[in-house]
Amino acid sequence: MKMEDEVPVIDLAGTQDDAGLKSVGAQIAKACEEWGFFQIINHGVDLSLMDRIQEAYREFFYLPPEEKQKYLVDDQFQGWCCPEMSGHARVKKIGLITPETCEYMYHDVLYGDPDRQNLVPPNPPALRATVLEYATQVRALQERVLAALSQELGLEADALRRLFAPADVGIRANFYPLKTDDNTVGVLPAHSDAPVFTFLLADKVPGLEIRRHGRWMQVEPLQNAFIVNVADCLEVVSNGRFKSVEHKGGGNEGRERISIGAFYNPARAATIGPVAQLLDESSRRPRYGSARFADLQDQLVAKGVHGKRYVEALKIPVEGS
Ligand SMILES: O=C(O)CCC(=O)C(=O)O
Ligand SMILES: [Fe+2]
Repeated sequence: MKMEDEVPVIDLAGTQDDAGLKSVGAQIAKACEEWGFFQIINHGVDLSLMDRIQEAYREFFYLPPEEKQKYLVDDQFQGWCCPEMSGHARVKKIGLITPETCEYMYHDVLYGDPDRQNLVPPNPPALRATVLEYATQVRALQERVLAALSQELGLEADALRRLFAPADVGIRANFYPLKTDDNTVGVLPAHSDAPVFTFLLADKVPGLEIRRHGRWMQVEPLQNAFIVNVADCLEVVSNGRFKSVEHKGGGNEGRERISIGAFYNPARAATIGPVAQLLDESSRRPRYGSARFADLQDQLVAKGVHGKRYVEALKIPVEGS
């Protein structure tokens, strides 16, 4: 396989200070432009925490269905679901699950409202605190990467962070159990992610595929790395310079797989549109309109995840074409 056929790997060792961060900014920006995907190593998130969160979710997914059903997904997208529940009225209403999709659990965990944090199940006992600790560490890392990207765009280091503030982190754990003869493992169908970017703690077992030049390619997860992808809001604010790329998740025959995505979610009130300075400086026309993040997210909840439908809807057609 040629080198350019691998998702770029970016080493964040020694990038704790501003100068260090600047030194990798160009690599990160290039990966966001050319791939929309990259892996980061030596990122500083506690490796034992990465193991613990996988174990805590595994324990949750192993609980009996009656227990998991106590946390069935609500109309705000929060909670657990599995393909067997796709006929349930509440699940049907949010339209995200079909008999073919994988089992998963999603929560927005860092909103100021402690009641929402309490939505993360108390069973297994370590889950809630682990998810909170993990989201806090990952958000700090995400904000370092965001600062590097801001500077590469010619903006102040905290410009993008302020635009999205106060950001939340949504944690989605996907469970692809072992395949048995009479039972197919669900998949996560092709989609782009709506928020700014996603940091995926991928299982050692591969199963993530990304669309690249019209073909699907599998990503080989590096141990202890995060697989990062540009999501729709970052594509829009960068006026299309950074690309949100379609991807899909699946299991791996003969091996169980758990993937945990941490979505950097803008505040619901944040307006998502091309950043004005980027247009002024180069007199480039805006390629996207603007929308409140809440509206994008509500559409997603109401209509389900399909390809790049939401970012496409914001695109402004080129006149005369
Ligand atoms: O399971 C995977 O690798 C894909 C996860 C994903 O794309 C998501 O949770 O949005
Ligand atoms: Fe995704």
